[in-house]
Amino acid sequence: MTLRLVIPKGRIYDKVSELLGECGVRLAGAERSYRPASSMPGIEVKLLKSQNIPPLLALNQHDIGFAGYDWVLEQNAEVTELLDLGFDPVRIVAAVPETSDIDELKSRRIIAVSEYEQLTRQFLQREGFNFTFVRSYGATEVFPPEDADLIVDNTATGATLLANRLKIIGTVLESSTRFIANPRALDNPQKRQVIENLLLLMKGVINGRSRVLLEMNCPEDRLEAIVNLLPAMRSPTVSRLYNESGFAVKAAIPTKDVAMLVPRLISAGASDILETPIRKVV
Ligand SMILES: Nc1ncnc2c1ncn2[C@@H]1O[C@H](COP(=O)(O)OP(=O)(O)OP(=O)(O)O)[C@@H](O)[C@H]1O
Ligand SMILES: O=P(O)(O)OC[C@H]1O[C@H](OP(=O)(O)OP(=O)(O)O)[C@H](O)[C@@H]1O
Repeated sequence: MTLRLVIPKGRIYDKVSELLGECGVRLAGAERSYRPASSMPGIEVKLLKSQNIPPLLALNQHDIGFAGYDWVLEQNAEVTELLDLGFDPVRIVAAVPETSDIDELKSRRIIAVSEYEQLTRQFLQREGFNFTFVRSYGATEVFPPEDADLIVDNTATGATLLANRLKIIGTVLESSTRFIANPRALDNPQKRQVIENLLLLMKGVINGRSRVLLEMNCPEDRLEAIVNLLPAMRSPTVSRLYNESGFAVKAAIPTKDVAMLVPRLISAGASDILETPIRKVV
């Protein structure tokens, strides 16, 4: 049994390849062949553009893959989403020149430019625009004002829209990288088993990345107060210190809470606080 895996080339590749590496599937030599060798026997890897991945999975050409949610929806392909990795978050927005007036745009036939034809058509029809659609192939923001009245494109920091003097008039969709499967691969018990194992490990790594392990010591009379402060996944681990009256407390904490929590733990009587990264939470 060979599991056929497709990964987008471009910006998504590095993060996905790092994630797979942490799940034991290390990829090497992708640069120009677009066919990296996989360290895990039975997994064959190929790189394609994000746009082509959902349709090729639906055609049973590949078993599993990764793609931006924007392209999964745009291609309207029959694939099963297994996990939202949360990587590369973007908003797909409709934007017009800073000086444009929406009522004026709605009073005439406009030119709308985008790489996303279906998403744009659906959005503009819903919003009541009369438009002619032109497909772009990158650099969409440079079309207005001469070559477009309105664009639909993705935005992350907003820098490209700003540099081209465009303002957002609506959000079409929020997108991030998804782990997707060909439904026929999931019907094959052998393939399904490997996919489910991979999924479990990926969830473990993603979960682990959002948490750190905090370990600390405290005297017996401060134990209750400290345990009450800890938003642990389950109950924190508490163990008695050797030859001393105090306790050691250990808990997995959301990374975002650490800065706020550490001073409170110290005030509550914690000492010797150690913070360590977590590789996986399974
Ligand atoms: N600035 C960005 N930040 C985060 N994600 C982005 C950004 N631009 C595009 N993406 C996402 O990356 C995926 C692929 O987008 P796109 O087709 O533009 O390829 P790319 O990564 O820019 O590669 P290439 O350089 O080959 O065009 C899409 O799902 C898109 O939402
Ligand atoms: O909001 P920002 O942080 O500025 O990011 C958004 C820009 O990034 C992407 O472009 P990319 O660099 O991939 O070039 P492309 O338009 O040729 O795909 C995207 O198409 C936007 O143009």
